[in-house]
Order: sequence, then C-alpha cells, then structure tokens
Amino acid sequence: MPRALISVSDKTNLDRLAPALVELGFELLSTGGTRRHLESLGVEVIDVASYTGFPEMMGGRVKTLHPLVHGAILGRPDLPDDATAIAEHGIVPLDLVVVNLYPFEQTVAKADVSVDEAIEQIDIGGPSMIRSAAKNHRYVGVVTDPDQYADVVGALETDTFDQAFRQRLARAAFARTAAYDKAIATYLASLEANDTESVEDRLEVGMQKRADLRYGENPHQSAAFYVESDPEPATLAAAEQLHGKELSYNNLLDLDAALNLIREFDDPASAVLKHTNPCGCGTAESLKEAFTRAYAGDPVSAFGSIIGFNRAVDAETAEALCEPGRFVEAIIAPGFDADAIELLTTKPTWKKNVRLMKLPGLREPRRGDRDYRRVTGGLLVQDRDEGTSPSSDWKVVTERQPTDAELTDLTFAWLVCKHVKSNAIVFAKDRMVTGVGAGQMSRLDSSMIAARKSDGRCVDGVCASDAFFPFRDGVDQAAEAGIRAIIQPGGSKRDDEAIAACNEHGIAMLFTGRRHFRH
Ligand SMILES: NC(=O)c1ncn([C@@H]2O[C@H](COP(=O)(O)O)[C@@H](O)[C@H]2O)c1NC=O
Repeated sequence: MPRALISVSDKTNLDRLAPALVELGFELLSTGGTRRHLESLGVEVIDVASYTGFPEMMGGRVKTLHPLVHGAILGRPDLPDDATAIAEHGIVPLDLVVVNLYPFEQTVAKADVSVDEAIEQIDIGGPSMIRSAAKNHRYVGVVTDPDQYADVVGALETDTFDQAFRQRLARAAFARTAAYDKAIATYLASLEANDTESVEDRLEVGMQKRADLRYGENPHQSAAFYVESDPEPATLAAAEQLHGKELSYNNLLDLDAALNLIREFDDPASAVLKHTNPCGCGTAESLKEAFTRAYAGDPVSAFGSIIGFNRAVDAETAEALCEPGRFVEAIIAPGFDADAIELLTTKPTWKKNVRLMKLPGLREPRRGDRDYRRVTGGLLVQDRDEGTSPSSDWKVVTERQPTDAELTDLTFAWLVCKHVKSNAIVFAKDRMVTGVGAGQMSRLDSSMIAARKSDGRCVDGVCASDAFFPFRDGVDQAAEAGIRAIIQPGGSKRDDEAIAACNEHGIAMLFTGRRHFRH
C-alpha cells in the first residue's frame, strides 16, 4: 500500500487532495494540526507520533525530526543496505511527501512582529522533509504548494507520476526551500542596524516564476516574470489583472514605471508612459482633470501608451480615456469603478485588449528596498531612489524668488523629472507637463526637446533638471522657451554661470541638493 506523509501549515485544497489519495489506495500519515484537520474532513490518518513512538515536543519544534521519518523518505528499498536498515528498524517507506512551511514570510511582513514570534515561525522539520524527499525523488514525490495538488492527483491517476514528473517536483521543492532561507537571511540582516547601510557579501535572489511571457523586449528573446514570495502592496507583483490581453515584458516595465511615478503625488494624478518615460503627467482636484492634463501633454506620443492613476478610475475619467482617436495599451490604478470597467472594456477594439491592472495598495508606503540591474557577468545592487530631499532643504539661489504658483509647479515638475531617463528635462505649467526631454546624451538636447514638445505652452512655466547644468546653455534655452523658474540639484563647478544666466533672464532657481539620475 503506498504511503503519503502530509504536514502542512496552509491547509488549502486538502479537502481535494486527501480523499483523492485515499481513493488511489494511499495510507496517510500526518502531524498534529494536519491530522486533526483531515479527521474533521472524515479522512482516516495515522499520527506521526504513533509511528515514531515519540510525541511532538517543545511547542512543535520537534515533530518529524526522527530517523523513522527521514529513513522512510531517504531510503532506497531496492538497495540491499537500505533494505536491511528498513527491515531492521521497522521503517515504512514513503512514496509521497506533502509539506508546506510555517508562514515565515507572511509573519515578518506584518507590522510590529516581535523577533521571538518571527524566530518561532522558522520551520525546521518541514524544509528537512522537503529536502530529503527532493533528494530522493527517484523514489519519492515531493509536493510543496497547494496549487500542485490537482496535477499530482492527475499524474497518479493516469500513471504518469514518473521520474521526470518527480524531478520537476524536486526542482520546485529546492527552489521553495532556497527562497524560504533567503527570506530568513534577509529578515535577520534587517535586525542588524548597520546592514541596511551595506549590501551582503553574498547575494542569493530567491524569486518564484509568476508567468512565462510571450517574449522579451523583442520577439526573438524568451522571457518570464519572477516575483517575491510575499510582495509589498505597492509593487507591480501585487497588482491584479482585471481585464485584457496577456501582459508583455514591455507592458510590465512601463506599468512599473507608471506606478512608481504616480505614487509620488498626494493630489489626484495621472501619468502617460511610453518606453518607461512619462510623455505626459498632471495633477488636479479631480482625476478626470488630472488625466486631461496628462494626455494633453503629448497626445501624439500618448498613442499606445500605458496610463497610471493614483485614484480609482471613475466613469468620467473612463469616458475621457475613451474619446475617439485614443488608444491605450494598459492602465494601472488602485481600483476601477464598475461603470468605468464597463466603459473601458466594450468597443472599440482596443478595449478588448486593454490590460486593466488593479493595485489597491499603490499609495501605501514601501520599505527601503534594493534595485538590481544585470550587467554582463554580474549584478549591480543599489538602494531604491525613494522620495527626494525635504523641501525645507531647498534653496533659492537667484535674485528672484519663485511665486507660490511657481513653487507648486516646481515641486510637481521635480517629482516627474525623477522618473525620466537621464539627461532629463521637464517643462511644466499649471501642474501639467508640457514637454519632456529624455535620455539624451547632452542636457542641452534634452532642453531643446522639452521646449519643442512644449510648443509655446510653457511660457511663464517651470523647468526641472535631474542633475546640475554643466553650462549656462540649458538655462538660456529654457529662458528662450519662456520658463520663469527652474529646479535642479546644483553642485556644478559652474553653478555661478547658471545662476548668473537666471538673474539675467529674471528666472528664479532652486537647488534641491539631491540628484535623481536614471540611467
Ligand atoms: N519540527 C518538526 O519536526 C516539524 N515537522 C513538520 N513541521 C511543520 O509543521 C507544519 C504542520 O504542522 P501541523 O500539522 O501541526 O499543523 C508544517 O508547516 C510543517 O512544515 C515541523 N515544524 C517545525 O519545524
């Protein structure tokens, strides 16, 4: 009679798995909580403690850590030595091990979790059994996720629970224990005050594949989306797709850029993204007005864009989105009103495909995190560029002071500029981006592009620059376009020239003291 050991914290889908195994002739063995749960479902089960002759002890720290359990998982009954040990010690070999772990990741994600509570949620017996079974997958199947149950039962029923199938389960099992240990190491590092300043000597990236993507940036590149095991609420991995075509690699990149920009603002805000750069952005008292400003920034570039909102999309905003001639690839927002969904998912054709991404936690704070970027043969790691310098640290360096309205626009343009590829120049007026110069190799070129895109709409407007002006030419260019106030980090050895240029043009200029390069 085949034997399965089931020991799970997450009891999801056990009501389907256990009866199916019994039906297939399995004898079941379980730890305390799982046994009680199975019995409540009317499934007959043997207590591990009665098999080992040892009770669970030390508050559950020792339940399955016993040679009768590990011998049953690791034994190879067709090898003479193993067969002798099995017979001598009364070991009953296992065919299937179903284990999922104490919810360590969920526990440490909670606010104010105590260290003792976290430590107690480090599962020891579970990973030991998983690793034993994964190592011995020639003989034993290992199941670590309730989502696998249906496939496992299907394979057992159709006699396809073969070596190749068990090897795939083993691979998933080792990936799971690696991610689990990574989460523990990260948590322990977070307890060491200095460790937030430096990066680990050794880096293990433990992520779970969410989906294979149709292709990468281009059709000849294969691609997949990997996610953290317990992503924070304000992250792309936490977003739910409500409607539309399968997400592409480029969609995901643009959605991430949109959400990072849009969560900068407290007022209702909308941003229009192309190739990870905003071509439009606006804030206003209503979401519809914010969107109108954002879309009007550069309606030509906005065709086929990704749009971000920091409030739930309502019907009037959805109506504006659906105006003739517009075409949107994907939208990310904290939510969508029912009538907005109705409008966004019926006629014309693009609405059949438009990806609607709901991210309720979009505006929630995010912990200081690391950014990872692949280079050939390695990985660059840095802190995320969260927030900016406090406005109380900003200094007016010119004769002219900005007006209150200019100050509002400067703050707005500065936050947008942070999300534009360097060299970044943003022109704005009345909380609307009028022109963006992105990703140019010279700041002057970016200024010229921002001016051309603004097409006269930035007269009496403001300019933001992600890094200092190395020469006065960028300032002169802004003045020619009608700019009245500039915000930039400062710090050039030729700051004096830029300040003198501003004074000549009657422009107010603020230094923020923080650079926001985005390479
Ligand atoms: N200590 C052990 O020997 C041990 N054996 C299994 N576990 C875990 O105990 C949990 C199941 O416990 P219960 O069946 O009592 O609800 C599973 O998450 C399993 O991974 C253990 N717990 C912790 O290490």
